[in-house]
Amino acid sequence: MADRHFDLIIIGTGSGNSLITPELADQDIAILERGTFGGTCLNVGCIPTKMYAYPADVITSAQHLDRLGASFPCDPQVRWREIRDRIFAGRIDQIAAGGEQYRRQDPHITVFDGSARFVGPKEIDTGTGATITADQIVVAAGSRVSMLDVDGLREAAPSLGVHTSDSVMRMEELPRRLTVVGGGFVAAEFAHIFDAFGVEVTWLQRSGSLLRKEDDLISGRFTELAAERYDLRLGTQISAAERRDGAWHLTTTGPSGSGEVVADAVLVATGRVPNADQLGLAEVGYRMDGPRLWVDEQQRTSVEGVWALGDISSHWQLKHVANHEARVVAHNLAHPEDLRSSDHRYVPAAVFTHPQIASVGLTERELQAAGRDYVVKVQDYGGTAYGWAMEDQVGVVKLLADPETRLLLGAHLMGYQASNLIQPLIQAMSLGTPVPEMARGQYWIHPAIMEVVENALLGLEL
Ligand SMILES: Cc1cc2nc3c(=O)[nH]c(=O)nc-3n(C[C@H](O)[C@H](O)[C@H](O)COP(=O)(O)OP(=O)(O)OC[C@H]3O[C@@H](n4cnc5c(N)ncnc54)[C@H](O)[C@@H]3O)c2cc1C
Ligand SMILES: NC(=O)c1ccc[n+]([C@@H]2O[C@H](COP(=O)([O-])OP(=O)(O)OC[C@H]3O[C@@H](n4cnc5c(N)ncnc54)[C@H](O)[C@@H]3O)[C@@H](O)[C@H]2O)c1
Repeated sequence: MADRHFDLIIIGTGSGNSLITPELADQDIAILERGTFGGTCLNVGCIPTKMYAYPADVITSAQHLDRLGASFPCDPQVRWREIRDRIFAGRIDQIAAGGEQYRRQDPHITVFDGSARFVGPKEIDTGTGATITADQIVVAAGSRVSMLDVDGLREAAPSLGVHTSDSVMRMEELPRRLTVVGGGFVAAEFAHIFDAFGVEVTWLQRSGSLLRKEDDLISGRFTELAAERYDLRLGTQISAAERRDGAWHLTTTGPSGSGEVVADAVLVATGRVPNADQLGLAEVGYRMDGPRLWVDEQQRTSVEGVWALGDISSHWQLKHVANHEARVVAHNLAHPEDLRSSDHRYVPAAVFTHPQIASVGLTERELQAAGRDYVVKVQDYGGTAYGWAMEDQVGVVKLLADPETRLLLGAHLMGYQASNLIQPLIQAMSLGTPVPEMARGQYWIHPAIMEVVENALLGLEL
């Protein structure tokens, strides 16, 4: 017998916290949170990483000034603690605390600060001594960092210099030497940040290229640039790790046999696993989708009245996807007679590394594997007037389109402001605008860098 029944239980205060729209505000609601209010994006994810990436971008841009006939004659002096405290004490921590206080003072809301676990399909042990039930439950419990199967690196140990994205942004001091492990989004953003801040970065990737899920052109060009900038070791894995004389001695196996990397700190960035296992969902009969909680298009789980959203049930692991799904769930909770579906047709992503990378839709590799007909255009930033102003040598836009429908199938960008330049392409795909209409149905400001997108569209032979 449960201790208390609610109208609605929300597990997780990341995207789950935004569910309580005015339509639901009068319900008797329980919020369950085992960590910091606001979840991953606010506290240890998207927002603080971009607040570090911005100064790193400014430093990196200044270092490219030489190409333009100017230079700053001194190295950047990075005041790490000042940056860290501006980001966390000055902004993030205040937002998290304010959000928590706002919920706690609401008479309709009860907050349980424990680690929740299902003990029945709709019965939850809150981890605080109370067991609760509800008419409706939303599981928004996110994901966690996955660690390495190597002694010494199985668990994060920030005081010993073993970091994940959860701790690395709050370090007391910048390490002199940092080894970054993994070749995905997190590794690419932090390698850029720490290298720009003057840390010696060694980057270990077990396969032959970085950002492998990107289109091959982007992944290949980014890997080449990274090999020039970092001590990048491809095809390399850590087989043993030992902390000796205040440093990590990492034994590696790679293309030329075994080696050693010595580092003051290690950042493990080898992916994230959904927290579904820790909630005991499979044990009480929920349908799973591999390690994720299964949901249908309306974000319903296999148990009636139980919904899920974000990283726990989505393979995208992106905040804008979690936010979109939260809006769908908020509507569906209040309007059971008019259920909406999530729109996962054209999910974009951007990597805030240097150069920036952004993509939406299918890669050429995926089109080939599916046997689809397509036309392709690769347009360098350097072929446009603003690209000349920048003396740009790396920026590129690759577009893929369907010759029959004349609709875009994929867009893959690397370069200055790629995360913004991609937006009209996302819009065209989402709204079904054919390429010729998009290219010639509007003005493009001359000579803005956006002309690289216009030229790429015009170059598609449709
Ligand atoms: C370093 C980093 C940078 C990122 N940058 C970007 C970016 O630039 N753009 C982007 O789109 N995405 C980015 N992401 C991904 C993005 O942060 C996530 O996709 C998003 O935050 C997921 O939201 P969520 O609500 O599903 O989960 P979360 O925000 O993780 O919320 C889940 C909450 O549930 C709580 N919880 C978990 N288990 C339990 C339990 N058993 N009991 C009670 N509470 C529990 C957790 O403490 C947490 O607060 C980044 C991620 C990382 C790690
Ligand atoms: N800008 C953004 O949108 C952004 C930024 C950061 C993170 N994220 C999200 O967070 C999630 C996690 O990011 P991530 O970079 O940790 O994961 P990821 O899945 O992008 O990359 C993981 C990397 O680790 C490697 N790897 C996995 N297991 C390994 C092992 N045992 N040994 C060595 N290498 C191993 C993989 O080959 C891959 O290169 C991503 O899915 C991403 O969507 C998004």
